[in-house]
Amino acid sequence: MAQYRRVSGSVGLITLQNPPVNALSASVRQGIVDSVKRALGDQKVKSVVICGQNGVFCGGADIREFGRQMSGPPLVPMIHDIEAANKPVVAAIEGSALGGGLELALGCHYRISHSKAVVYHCFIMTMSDQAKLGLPEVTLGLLPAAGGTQRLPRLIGVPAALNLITTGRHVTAAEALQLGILDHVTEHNTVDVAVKFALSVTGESLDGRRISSFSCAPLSDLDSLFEEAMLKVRSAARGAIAPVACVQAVRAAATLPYAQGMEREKELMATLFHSGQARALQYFFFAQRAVGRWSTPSGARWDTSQPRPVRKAAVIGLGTMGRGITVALAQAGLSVVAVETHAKQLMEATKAVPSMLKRGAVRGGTTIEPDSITYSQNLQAVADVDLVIEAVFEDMALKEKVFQQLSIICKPDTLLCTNTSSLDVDHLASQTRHPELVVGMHFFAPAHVMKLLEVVYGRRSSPAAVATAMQLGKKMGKVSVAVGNCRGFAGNRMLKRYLEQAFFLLEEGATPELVDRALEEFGFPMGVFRMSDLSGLDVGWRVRKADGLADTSLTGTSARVRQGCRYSPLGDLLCEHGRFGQKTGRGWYQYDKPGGRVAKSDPWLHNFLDEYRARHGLVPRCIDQQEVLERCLFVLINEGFQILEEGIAAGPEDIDAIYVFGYGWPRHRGGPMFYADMVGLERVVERLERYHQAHPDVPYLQPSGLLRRLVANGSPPIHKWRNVIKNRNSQL
Ligand SMILES: C/C=C(\C)C(=O)SCCNC(=O)CCNC(=O)[C@H](O)C(C)(C)COP(=O)(O)OP(=O)(O)OC[C@H]1O[C@@H](n2cnc3c(N)ncnc32)[C@H](O)[C@@H]1OP(=O)(O)O
Repeated sequence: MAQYRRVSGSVGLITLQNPPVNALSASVRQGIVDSVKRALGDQKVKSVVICGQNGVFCGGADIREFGRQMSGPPLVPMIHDIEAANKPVVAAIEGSALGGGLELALGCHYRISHSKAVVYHCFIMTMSDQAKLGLPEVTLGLLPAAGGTQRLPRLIGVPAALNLITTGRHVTAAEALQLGILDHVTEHNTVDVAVKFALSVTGESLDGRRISSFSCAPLSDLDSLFEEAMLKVRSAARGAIAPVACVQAVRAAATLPYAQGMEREKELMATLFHSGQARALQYFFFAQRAVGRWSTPSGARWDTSQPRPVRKAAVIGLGTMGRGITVALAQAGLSVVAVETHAKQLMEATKAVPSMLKRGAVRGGTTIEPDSITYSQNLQAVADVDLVIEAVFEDMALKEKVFQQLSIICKPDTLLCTNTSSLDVDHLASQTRHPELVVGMHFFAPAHVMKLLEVVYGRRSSPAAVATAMQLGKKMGKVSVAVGNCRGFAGNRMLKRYLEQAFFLLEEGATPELVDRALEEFGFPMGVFRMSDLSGLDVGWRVRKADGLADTSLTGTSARVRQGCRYSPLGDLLCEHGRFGQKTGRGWYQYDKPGGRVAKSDPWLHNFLDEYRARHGLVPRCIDQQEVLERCLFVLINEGFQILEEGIAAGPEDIDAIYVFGYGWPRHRGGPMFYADMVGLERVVERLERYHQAHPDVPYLQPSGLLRRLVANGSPPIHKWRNVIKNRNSQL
């Protein structure tokens, strides 16, 4: 699938044709090989241009082919033959040139791309509508193994190539020009410009145009440069192996002749290609796209539901969450009414929000319309908005009142959303005149930074309301995941089980340090206790108090039992000691001052745990990292299966996206449900059963019905789980 034709008399034009992104599938590669052969064999053709159909050069290798038997011509010799051609070959890059797409362009003798300068503001100019280039293979657990690790450093130097290859970041055409990846950018039709350019270089020597013949620009202290790069990559990678292999491959470019460098690239790729991490990352690539194709048990779907236009939105409550949401809405180009009834809080927000916007603009190289936000102390200011996001204090009585008022003040078709993290969306909907227009939009702190948005549909939410919230989330740059209404929705409901197990492990003899180390070595950016100190122990305490759980006056066996199940009051006790975490300088760890960031082991806490265990007759035992991981993660996974069983999440991809984007689950492990698939469902069942036997007072250690059914069905791979879930639901 590559079209070949002769244009302007002597230019062979090769157009990649594989919608939507012209990925280099076997047939595209065959098409390129055949077309190049034709162009080079045609005496009338003096130069060649390679471009992509529909304004996209090429999104790289076809990722769907990776798990299968490879067929068709391989990329490396194909690109080698292009570079070795005796007629100039020009890459005309529109849209994207990523991965193998950029490697193909690096094999060409010239690269021209599209870039359009747009002046938004008298002082700041931003570039938009321009091509994106990059080598994102590392994000798929791979390295650019079609010569990318060897050609890019030779073209732009080792430091810049290391940065691009180890992060996988995409650069704009403007930056690519600056870096030296591109020879030329144009605001006009890229293919037309490339054809004219190809005509102009006809017959010129290609000696200085073949990147593989370049040497890397010499650097004074190569060893320390690579040592530093390796340290940086290892600390950011959280156990991911591909970034490390990328550094090793670039080192080969800097120290070896091209042919040997290519051998090293191949060798390193061989270790990555079949790794579990590559499988996980490639699964996750498709999973994060699959969540956009949402559905609900009532039959509403992404492709049959029409979102409503949202131009003006309101945020109610300008605490930390409300401010972040206001910033995210403004950054998405909406006009925002920001309401806060407390004068002091409003005053603070009017200062904080613009400075958050300014910082975001500097980071993203964009500008914000300064008057896109209006502030008010009066709820009446939301009368004409299309959508409201309520972000007041997490208190049902207060939220009920806000929804009752909004229902009167707003236009009848205004969508009313709540940012509650666990309260009942159906109940809030029942406070309004149009419950079908109520959904949850559960943002994660900081709301203008975190990628995850849980869109919570209630029993009566209309398909249009869900579609609107999903689309708005996407416009705000979020990964929006549709989930049903239940306590804690998907993410926090699973988290609750994970936290409880961590507390139980402390009771049984573990320390916060041991538990956190196991989780951090697994790949979480922070263990559960360090995370709890960061977010504040008082948050959960308030919820447990409201639920009547946090009663520390209970003694004897009843101190550690609630509703017939095991309960640990450890978090409640710490809060009673005023240990709320970083904000008070004491929590599960100690900090040098309130607000301090560096967690240090705290002898007080260890004594406290010893006394607590003695008081409750708990004999501490040795707990290893494996038990920490199995207890904390398998119970979270089990709850995930329960959530799938109940239809709260439509598929495992939804849960995995929630955990990677909202809870720091390491992406190279694919998400909790993918991890269960990797570990083996039978093993997960066996371990859960074992732990349940040891702890019969923890009922949710029993494997969920769906998990058992999947095992009974021969443990199908994750992409087939939906069939088992569907069969079950169709029997109901
Ligand atoms: C060795 C390895 C080598 C040589 C490689 O090249 S590995 C591949 C490296 N390339 C990438 O990682 C690029 C992946 N794609 C993207 O980043 C984006 O798709 C895009 C920037 C190219 C376009 O973005 P956008 O316009 O938002 O479109 P989507 O991301 O939604 O994609 C549309 C559908 O195309 C599927 N897709 C995209 N890229 C590939 C690919 N390289 N191989 C196979 N399929 C691809 C994507 O999954 C979407 O389909 P659905 O999942 O929605 O069905």
